[in-house]
Amino acid sequence: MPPFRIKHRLAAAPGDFFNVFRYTHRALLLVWQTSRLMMLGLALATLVAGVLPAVAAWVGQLIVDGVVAATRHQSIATDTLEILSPVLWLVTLEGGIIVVIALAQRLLEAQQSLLRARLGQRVNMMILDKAGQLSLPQFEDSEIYDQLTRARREASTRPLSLVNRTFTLLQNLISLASFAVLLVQFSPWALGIIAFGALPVFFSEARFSGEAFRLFRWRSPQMREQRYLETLLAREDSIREVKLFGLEPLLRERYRAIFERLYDEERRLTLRRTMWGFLLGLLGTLTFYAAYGWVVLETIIGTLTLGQMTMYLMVFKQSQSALSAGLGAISGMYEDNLYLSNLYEFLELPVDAEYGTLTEGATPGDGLRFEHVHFDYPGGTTALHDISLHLRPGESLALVGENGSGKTTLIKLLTRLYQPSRGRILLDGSDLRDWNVVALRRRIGVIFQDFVRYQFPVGENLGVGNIDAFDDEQRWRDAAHRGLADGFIERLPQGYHTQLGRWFKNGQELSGGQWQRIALSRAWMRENADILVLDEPTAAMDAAAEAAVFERFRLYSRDKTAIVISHRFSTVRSADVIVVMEHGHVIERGSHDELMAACGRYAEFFELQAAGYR
Ligand SMILES: Nc1ncnc2c1ncn2[C@@H]1O[C@H](COP(=O)(O)OP(=O)(O)OP(=O)(O)O)[C@@H](O)[C@H]1O
Repeated sequence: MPPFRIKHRLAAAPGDFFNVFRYTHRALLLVWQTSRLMMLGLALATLVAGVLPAVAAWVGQLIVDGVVAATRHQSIATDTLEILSPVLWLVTLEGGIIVVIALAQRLLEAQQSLLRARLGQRVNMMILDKAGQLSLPQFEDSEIYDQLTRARREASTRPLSLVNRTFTLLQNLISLASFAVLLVQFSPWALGIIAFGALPVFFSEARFSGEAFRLFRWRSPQMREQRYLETLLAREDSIREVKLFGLEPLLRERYRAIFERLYDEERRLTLRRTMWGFLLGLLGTLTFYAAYGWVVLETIIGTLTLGQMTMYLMVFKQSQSALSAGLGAISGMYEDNLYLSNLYEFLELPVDAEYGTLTEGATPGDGLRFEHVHFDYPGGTTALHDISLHLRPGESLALVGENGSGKTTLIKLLTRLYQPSRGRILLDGSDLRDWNVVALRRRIGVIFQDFVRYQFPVGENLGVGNIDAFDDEQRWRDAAHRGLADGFIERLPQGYHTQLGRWFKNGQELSGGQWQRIALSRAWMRENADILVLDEPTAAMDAAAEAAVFERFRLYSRDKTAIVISHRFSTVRSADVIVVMEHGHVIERGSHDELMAACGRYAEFFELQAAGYR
C-alpha cells in the first residue's frame, strides 16, 4: 500500500472559497420550509441577543459615571437616597437586560435543538427518497455508494448548522455594529486594531476546514471498508463463519490498520491546525493588550472618564470576541457548504427517466420475446450474447447452464432491473422500455436466489410479495399454502404473527429450506402476475420437498408463463422448453426428449447427474 500522502490533493484554489457558498440559500430555504415559525423565532432571539450586549455595556458606563458623580456629590449634599436612586435604577435596568439576554439565549438553544431533530429527519428522508430512485447499476457503482454513505453520515446536521452560523454571523454583525458606534467615538483606529487581530485566524481556519473536508471525502472508501469489517465482525449472519474459520484476528487487524492510516492523516492535520490557531490567536491577544494600554493611558491623561474606560475595555473585549465569532461563523459556513455540496451532488444525480407509459401491450397474448439481446455489465463483463427467445402464455421455460452462464442476468433484464445493451425484450408485442414500470412489474412474480430475509413477522414476509395485499391475512394463508409453507408456519408460536430473524425481540430463526418456502410463497402473493420466475427456488430443500413444490407449482401455474432456473435436472425435465446457456450464449434449446435425443451438453449434464443417483 503506498504511503498516505495527500497534501497535493488537499490544496484548493482560492477561487473555490466563495464558489462553495452557493448552497447557503438552498439550505436556508430548506430550514424555512421545515418550520417557518421556528426560523422566525430564531431570527428574533438572535436579534435580541445581538443588540442587548451593547446596550448593557452602555448602561454599565452610565452606572460607573453615576457612581463617580454620586461620590463627589455626597460631600456636599445631604439626601443620599435622592443622589443614589438614578444609579440604582440603572443597576436594575442592567439586571433586566441581562435576564432578557439569558432568556433569548435559552430560547435560541431550545429552538435549535427542535429544529435539528426535524431537519435531520427531513434530510434523511430526502436521501432515502433519492436512494429509492436510483437504478440498480447506480447502486452497484462504488463511487455513488460512497456519495450516499457520505451524505448519510454528515449531511443531515449541516443545514441547521448553516442556519445557526448564519444567525451567529448576523448576531455578531449586529453586536459589532453597535460596538462600532461606541468605539468610533473613542477612535476610528480602534476598529482597525480589532480587525487586524482577528483576520489571520480566520484565514487559517477557513483553509483548514477545506483540508478537513477533502480528507473526509478522500477517505470515504476506507471508511466504508471499515464499516464492512465491522459488519462482518458484529452481525449474526456472518459471525458464524467468521468464528469457524477463525477470521477475527485477521479482520480486526485489517480494521486497526485502516484506522492507523486514517488517524495518521487526521493527527497531522489536527496538529497543524492547532499550532496555527494558537500562533495566530496570539496576535488577537497582543492587539487587545495594546488597545488596553491605550485606553488606560487616555484615562490617566484625563481624555476619558473612569466609566468610559470601563465601557471601552468591555467593548474592546466584546468586539474582539464578536468579530472572531463572526469570522468563525463564516469559516464554519464554508465548511457546512462543503459538506452540503456532497449532499446536493448526491441529490442531483441523474436518475433514469420513467419514460414508459404502457399498461397493456400492442398484441395482448403474444407473451415474451427476447430479440437479439446483448448485455454488458457496467464494469464491462459481457453477460449475454445475442439471445433470442419466444415464450407464449401458459408455456414453461427452464434455464440451465453452468455457474456464471448468464441465467440470472436474463431475469434481471426481463424485470427491467437492467436494460439490454443491444436488442430488445417485448412483452405482449411492446418493448419493455415502453411499459410503465409498475404495470410491468405487476405482471411478474419473481423470486431471486438471494431473496431477502426480512426481519419482520412471517405474514409480512409474505406480504412484501404484493404491496397491495401486504396486510391481507387470507392472502398470506393462500400464498403459504401454494408455497408449501403453511405447515411449519402454523406450528410457529404466534403463527403468521411470529417475528422472524434474530434482530428483534422474540425473533424466531428459520432453516434455509423454510426461508426458501417463505420466499416461494411470496411469489404467489401476486395473484394477477401471469409470468412467474423462480431462480433456484429449491436449492436448500430436500428431494421430497422439491418434488412437492414443483407439483404445486405446475398445478397453480398452468395458465401462466413460468420460468425456472435450476441445477437439478429432475426439476427441469418437465418444462416445455429447456434452454441451455454457456458463457452468455444459448447453446441448445428444446424439450427434454429432444435435447436427450440430440446427445449434446444437456444430455451430458443429465447423464452426469443421473449417474450420481445410481
Ligand atoms: N452485478 C454484476 N456486475 C458485473 N458482473 C456481474 C454482475 N452479476 C453477474 N455478473 C457476471 O455476469 C455473468 C453472468 O452471471 P449470472 O449471475 O447471470 O450467472 P448465472 O448463470 O445466474 O450463475 P449461477 O448459476 O451461479 O447463479 C458472470 O460472469 C458474472 O460474473
